[in-house]
Amino acid sequence: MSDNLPLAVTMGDPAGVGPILTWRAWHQRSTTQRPFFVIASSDILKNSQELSGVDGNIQIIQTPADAEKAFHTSLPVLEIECPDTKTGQPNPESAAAIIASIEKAVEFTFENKAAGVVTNPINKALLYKKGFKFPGHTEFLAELARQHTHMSKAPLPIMMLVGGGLRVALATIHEPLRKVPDLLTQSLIEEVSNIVHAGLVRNFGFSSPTIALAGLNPHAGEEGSLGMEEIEQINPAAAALRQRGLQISDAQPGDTVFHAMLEGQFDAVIAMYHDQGLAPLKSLDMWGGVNVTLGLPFIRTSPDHGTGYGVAADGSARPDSLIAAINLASDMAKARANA
Ligand SMILES: NC(=O)c1ccc[n+]([C@@H]2O[C@H](COP(=O)([O-])OP(=O)(O)OC[C@H]3O[C@@H](n4cnc5c(N)ncnc54)[C@H](O)[C@@H]3O)[C@@H](O)[C@H]2O)c1
Ligand SMILES: N[C@H](C(=O)O)[C@H](O)COP(=O)(O)O
Repeated sequence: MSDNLPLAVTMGDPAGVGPILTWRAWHQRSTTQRPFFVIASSDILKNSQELSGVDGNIQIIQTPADAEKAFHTSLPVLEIECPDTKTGQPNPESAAAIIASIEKAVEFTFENKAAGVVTNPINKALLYKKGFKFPGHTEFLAELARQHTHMSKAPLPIMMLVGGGLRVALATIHEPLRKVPDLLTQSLIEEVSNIVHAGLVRNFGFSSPTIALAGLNPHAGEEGSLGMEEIEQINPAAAALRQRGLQISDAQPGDTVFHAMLEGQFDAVIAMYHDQGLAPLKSLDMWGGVNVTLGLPFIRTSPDHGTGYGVAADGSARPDSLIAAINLASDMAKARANA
């Protein structure tokens, strides 16, 4: 359906790595790749161009349909206004533009003008100062999906990171560790698993993916002596899901389940909390990892690193993860079109 459309790349925090990485990702474009355009202030992009070391022009476009023609000779920019912001020096006044860029990108997917959204990193704490109420992109994008679909409730967005041979989804995302055990109900685990299963089929071309549930406690609870969540919530969820035809394991010890996936035993792991899943993945592949949001009506990917102000300011930021995010979003659009 959306296979010929360009990807919408958001500005992210203009003081962070986003503008430089966007230049570098464009510089490394191939003639066969799906075009992208960036929704950003052209002044910010011009100001970061020297640091990026990329020679080239910006072309201001009025609509995503203009991106394809522009992309091979110039960086296509859909202009939004943003106050002057120096690389490496976060400016809370840029919050409105950061948010507007995300909103516009999502709007284009609903108008069927963009194949998906690729987000540059944001600094959550900076946005909170200006009243942003969402823990991160993931939850904000779910709310935007709700608004566009006129649903009473936002869809449950699932964070999945892809890289280093792993696909790791999270049962809970931006939650304080103290709250996690209470959030891990059987119904949540079933809902998350269903979304991960559907996401793997729809976007990654699996017909019947094999999913591992990580345990919450050491040794997956050691038969209840180190915690009861595996016996009371995780394994009953797995049993119910298997009854409905999913290939999903009981709780696996969190210290070895990622290795088991690397050995080919699973197509994805569902981790119970943020750092259980993200620490192994970022350790294996900080520069090539991609953050994907499953459960939304549109495609969204992102680099797996943050705003990296230091490496933005000294120009050493690596574009690998943004390039991987652009390529993965394009592959996902292709898989959806072929489905
Ligand atoms: N997708 C996102 O929007 C996203 C993801 C993660 C963190 N964040 C935000 O980023 C901010 C900073 O978080 P952090 O310091 O924990 O993580 P970070 O990823 O920005 O930095 C971690 C380390 O990686 C380095 N680094 C980051 N990007 C790099 C790149 N492209 N090339 C080379 N080195 C790079 C940094 O210099 C630092 O040493 C926080 O406000 C956080 O909320 C946003
Ligand atoms: N949890 C992500 C990470 O640590 O990489 C990051 O904060 C991005 O979250 P959003 O995509 O929701 O902004």
